[in-house]
Amino acid sequence: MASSTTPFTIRWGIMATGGIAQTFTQDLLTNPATRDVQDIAHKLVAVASSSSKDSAVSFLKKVKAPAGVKAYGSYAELVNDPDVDIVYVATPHSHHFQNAMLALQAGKNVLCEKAFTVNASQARKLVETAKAKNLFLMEAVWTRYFPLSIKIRELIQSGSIGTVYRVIADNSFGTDGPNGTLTFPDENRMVNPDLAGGALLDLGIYSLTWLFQTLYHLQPEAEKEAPKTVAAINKYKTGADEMTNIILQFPEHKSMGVAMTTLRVATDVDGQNTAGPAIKIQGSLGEIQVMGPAYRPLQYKIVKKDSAGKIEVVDCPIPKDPERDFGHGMFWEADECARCLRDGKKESATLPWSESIVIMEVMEEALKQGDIKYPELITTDVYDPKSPLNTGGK
Ligand SMILES: NC(=O)C1=CN([C@@H]2O[C@H](COP(=O)(O)OP(=O)(O)OC[C@H]3O[C@@H](n4cnc5c(N)ncnc54)[C@H](OP(=O)(O)O)[C@@H]3O)[C@@H](O)[C@H]2O)C=CC1
Ligand SMILES: O=C1OC[C@@H](O)[C@H](O)[C@H]1O
Repeated sequence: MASSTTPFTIRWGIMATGGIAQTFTQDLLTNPATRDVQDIAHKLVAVASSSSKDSAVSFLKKVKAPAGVKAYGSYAELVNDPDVDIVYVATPHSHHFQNAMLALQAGKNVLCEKAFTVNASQARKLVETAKAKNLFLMEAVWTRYFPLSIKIRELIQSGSIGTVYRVIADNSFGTDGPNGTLTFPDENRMVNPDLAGGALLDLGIYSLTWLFQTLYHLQPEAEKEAPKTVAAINKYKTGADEMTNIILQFPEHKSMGVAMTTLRVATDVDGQNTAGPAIKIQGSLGEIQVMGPAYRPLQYKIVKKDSAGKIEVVDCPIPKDPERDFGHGMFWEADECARCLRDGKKESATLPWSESIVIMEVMEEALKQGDIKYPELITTDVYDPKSPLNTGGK
C-alpha cells in the first residue's frame, strides 16, 4: 500500500499511434499536480504500432516521451511486456473487440476507446473475459470524468432542477461536401464501414453519453430501467450512417432523451460553441444547458424556473501543464483507471460494465433500425489472436 506521500503509479502501454493515442499520451505525461492530483501518477512504459516499429519510434518523438520508453512494431509484443499494467486501446472501432481481447487474454488491464465495440455481443464477451480473468476493463468515455460532468450529475442528484424529464443532446460535424459528398475520403475511419465508421459510433456516442449519464446512470439501482429505442438514420454512399437521431424512452420514469448526430451540419455553426447549448437537461424546476462540444464541454449554465432572467454561468477550464504546454482533459479518465487499479476495482462506478453494454445495445438497435450493416470480420464476437485486426493487415 502506498503511503500518503507516495503516489500510486500505473504503467501504461499504448496500442496504436494515431491521433487520439498521441493526445492521450501527452495528457498522461502531464504532471498530475497541475490538476491538483497527488494520490496517483502515470508512467509511460511502451507504445506499439501495427504498421512498423519506426511508427512507434516516431510517435515517441512526437509526444516528447522521456528516454527509456519502449517502441514495438506489433500489438502482440506490447501485451506481452511484463512491465505494462494497463493497455490503452486507441485503434478504430472495428478493431476494439479483437485488440482489447488480445490484451485481456495476455493478462493486461484495459482502457478501450469509444465506441466500446461494434455490437453488444462483443461488449458482453469483453466483460465476461475481464471478469473471468479478474482484470480491470473500462470504456474510455473521457467526458464522464470531467469535473464538469461530475458537478452536473451532483446538481441533478441534489434536486437542483427538480425531476429531470427530458434531455436533448447533439454532437455533429459540419463536414458537408460538394454534390452530396462529405469532406472525408471514403476510406477515412469516419465513413468507412470496414472501420465501423459512421456518425453514431464516432460522435453520437457522446450525445448518448449525456442522455445516459443524466437519465439512466442516476436512476437508483432498484429502479434501473433500460430505454426503449426509436431511431431514424440517413445512410451515406459508403453504407455508413451520416445522420442518426435516436429517441430513448424511459416510460417508468416519465422521461425521454433525444440524441442527435450528423456529419452534415455542425452543432456549433460558427465553430465558437457560444451561440447555443449542445445539451439541454430539462427538469421540473429548471434546466442545465451545456455548451459544446458534447465530448469536451467547458461551460454550463443553470436556468431556474423562478430565476427571473438571472442565469448562472459556470466555467470549467481544462488545466494545462505549463512545463509541457499541454492539457486536453483525457487525464481524468486515466486518473480513474489508476485509482481503480490501486483500490482493486475491476470496473469504474462512473461507467460500469453493465452501462457500457446497455449503450451498445441501444446503438446496435438504432443501427439495425437504420439498416446499417458492418462486415463479418469486425462484427464477429469470436476472438482470433491472428485476426488481421490484431496483426495489422491493412
Ligand atoms: N476520446 C476522444 O476524444 C477521441 C476518441 N477517438 C477514438 O479513438 C479511436 C482511434 O481514433 P483516431 O486516433 O482518431 O484514429 P487514427 O486513424 O488517427 O488512428 C488509428 C490508429 O489505429 C491503428 N490502426 C490499426 N489498424 C488500422 C486500420 N486498418 N486503419 C486505420 N488505423 C489502424 C493505427 O496505428 P498503428 O499503425 O500504429 O497500429 C492508426 O494510427 C477511435 O475508436 C475513435 O472513436 C478518436 C478521436 C477522439
Ligand atoms: O471521440 C471523438 O471526439 C472528438 C472527435 O473529433 C472525434 O472524431 C471523435 O472520435
